Amino acid sequence: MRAPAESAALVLIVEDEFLIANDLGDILEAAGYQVLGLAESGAEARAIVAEARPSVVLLDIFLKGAETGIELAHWLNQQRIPFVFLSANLTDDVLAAAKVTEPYGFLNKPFRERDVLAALEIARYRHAHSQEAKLRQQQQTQMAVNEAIATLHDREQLCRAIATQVNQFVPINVLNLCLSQPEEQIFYWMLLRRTPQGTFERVRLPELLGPDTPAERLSMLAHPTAVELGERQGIFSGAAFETLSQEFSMARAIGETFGIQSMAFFPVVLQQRTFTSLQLGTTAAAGFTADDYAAISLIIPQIALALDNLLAYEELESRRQVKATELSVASAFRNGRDIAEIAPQVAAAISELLPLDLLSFYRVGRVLRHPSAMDATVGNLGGRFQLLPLEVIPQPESTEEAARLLDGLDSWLQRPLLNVGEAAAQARELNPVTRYYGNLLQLKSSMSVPIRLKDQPAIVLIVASKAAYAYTAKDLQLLQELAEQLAVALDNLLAYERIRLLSEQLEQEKTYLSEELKTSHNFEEIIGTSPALLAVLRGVGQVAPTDATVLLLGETGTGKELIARAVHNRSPRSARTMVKVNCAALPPQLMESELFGHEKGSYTGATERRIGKFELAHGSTLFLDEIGELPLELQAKLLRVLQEKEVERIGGKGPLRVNVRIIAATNRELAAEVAAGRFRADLYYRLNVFPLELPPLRTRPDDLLPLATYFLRKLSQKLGKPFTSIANASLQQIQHYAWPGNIRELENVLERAAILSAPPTLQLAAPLTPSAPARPEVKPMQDTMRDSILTALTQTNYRIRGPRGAAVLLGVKATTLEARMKKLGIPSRKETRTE
Ligand SMILES: Nc1ncnc2c1ncn2[C@@H]1O[C@H](COP(=O)(O)OP(=O)(O)OP(=O)(O)O)[C@@H](O)[C@H]1O
Repeated sequence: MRAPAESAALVLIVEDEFLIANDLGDILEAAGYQVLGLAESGAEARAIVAEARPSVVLLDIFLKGAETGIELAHWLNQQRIPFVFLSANLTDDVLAAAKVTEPYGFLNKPFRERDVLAALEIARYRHAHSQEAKLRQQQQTQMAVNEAIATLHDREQLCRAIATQVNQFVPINVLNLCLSQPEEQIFYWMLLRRTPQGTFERVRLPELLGPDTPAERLSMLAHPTAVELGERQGIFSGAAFETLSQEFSMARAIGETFGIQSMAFFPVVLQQRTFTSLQLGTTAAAGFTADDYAAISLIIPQIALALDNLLAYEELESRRQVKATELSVASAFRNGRDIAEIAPQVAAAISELLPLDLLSFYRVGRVLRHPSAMDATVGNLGGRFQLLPLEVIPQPESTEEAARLLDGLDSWLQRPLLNVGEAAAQARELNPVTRYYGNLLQLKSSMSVPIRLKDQPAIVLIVASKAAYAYTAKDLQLLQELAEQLAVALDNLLAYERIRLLSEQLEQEKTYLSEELKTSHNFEEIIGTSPALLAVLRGVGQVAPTDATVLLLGETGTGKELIARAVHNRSPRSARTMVKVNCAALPPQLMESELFGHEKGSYTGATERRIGKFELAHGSTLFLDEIGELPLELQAKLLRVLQEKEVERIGGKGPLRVNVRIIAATNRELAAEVAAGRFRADLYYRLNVFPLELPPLRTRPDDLLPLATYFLRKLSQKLGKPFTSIANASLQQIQHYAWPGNIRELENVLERAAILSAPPTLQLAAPLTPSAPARPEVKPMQDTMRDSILTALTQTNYRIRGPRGAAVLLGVKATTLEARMKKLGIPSRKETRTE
């Protein structure tokens, strides 16, 4: 009879009588069996089994040595290896003990070849059959487990169901499921413990470790290595559990907190690349057995399936959430007008998806005075996302610090950045902005994504969280996708902002122009025919059509502004209004903003964006009056603008090109100012391209009468008083006065007189005295004398002689005074008004 097995069945013979063993060996080999070995003792048998697993064992019940055949039979049973007892003269006791071991047959010595082979056949058949039954039972169990856990889509719920199922096979006290996806930097664990009621409840880190655990240990626990997670397997009891606890802090914590004595680790292989480990713990002193392990191993594939389903569901769910977030972000953009307005809504939408304590949009190329000048930084204040006020983000202490902060921003433009754990610490080290905000708001993780507009990195979107491992590589990818979606909306927004800026500019221009129209006469009328004035007017005619810078010099009131307007009105720029700035009118910082403009928030008090006069004068003429009064620091800035033909608003995001023609005026001796170091020589030379010197009125007496007549006509109209002439004496005074305030003084004197006089003859109310001499001036002796005599005569009511006469006041004899008056043509009596 030959062995029916296709593959040679391996038989182990355990028999201490060599001759019998040998005989049996011969019989088996002749029948086609392969004899795995002849063992004389239990120990030998175990050693052979450890090398190769026999299909069946022929086992002598009465083994000599430490271990009996029955003892070895128990062990074989545990190993699920079928065996047939070899026996002779069995007592009832031995038979009963042998039966307990569930042998697959008995062979009585001495045996016949036929009986041996038949017993082996039967044993092998029965074993195969019982395996099948077992398999069927296993399949049923697996299906039941599958049903219980496969469709659960909540991590905690699923883990609880797994624990309940496992607990049915093998009682457990804790279950810990760790799952890590190293590529996506995802890691989580879920620890459950059995309650006295037999249910399972979640244990969180603080409960596991106590509140005083150092952060370092927490992070170690939160991030176990791959070995701890996926590669460790088997039962850890006694000394092995001790060793495990030393190497794996989670096991130690579980042991300490819950009195766990033994743990069993099962690697779980999922479809995605993960390190997943199911870890069970028991408080039973005996610990888990090999049978326990085998039983639970059976349902590990079902657990894997359920976890695969869970991950797929989570993936789907997160995609759905991403879509929802994209929609809310898009709607924020549809309704908002600028980034600052939109940012809080964007933050709220993203916080549905990711942990978020700060969100910031940083616009590239902005010149930042301090980091809060980012376009929009939003924080979670009292549960609501709001723009962070300046108190929350104080300014850096020095401009150097601000500059260093700016340096850090550039790294954000290069590529998306994920800063968690080690990387976050490094980022704080390297990037001052991350450090600054990190310290300020206790942020521990951040991500940043550059957004490209028209193929250029234009805006950086930054999110940050106070949690240590808040973001994963997957989250970064998600933020990137979101950022790509934002690009178009941001582009539109910026275009909208540009348009708003332009219309703001137009609005300001309109306001300025209408004020200009109200305050000044646009069409100048220049009176006078004196050669000095005519020379100036010739110059005006020559320079006006060009774009050359004109420098108007002359005492106050000589008509510099009038001439500036004349230049502008005769220039190709005349269609636009000339813009005027009085450089002496404001303190330096306000003057800087007046000239160059400022952005909202660029300095304390800059509550609105303001367009500077340079920008306003784009395409026209800028008249810089009183240029000699401009503070030195602003002179440097002005020079730069004149050279570069570009201005930059205070706190602005970059220079703006301007096309402006400059006319500057001053009543100071600019050359002397340069020599005294009060005016920059380089600026002086840049302005002094085409100088025009306005002559003082006293050097052109010929113009006095025409001017007086011109003003009389204007005043008549203005006051509604029909003056036709000026009293002779008044005329004389006008002609003999030095007019330190020049034409403006003449105009003012006549206006005062016109108010006081009754038409048609205008009468000067009082003798002319210099109201505010522009500068110490040298007058001809004759003039000084005439002025003194007229003043003394006015004060004494034209009394010449006597103690209260003018001669005493002047310190001369009465006769001398009379002779002088005659010579100078001063009348000896006060003119009376002729009506
Ligand atoms: N030739 C002129 N004909 C008519 N009016 C004149 C003439 N020159 C000056 N005026 C008038 O005199 C007044 C003072 O002139 P303007 O303001 O141009 O002087 P200014 O040199 O710019 O003075 P300041 O240096 O004080 O600014 C103005 O009302 C101006 O219209």
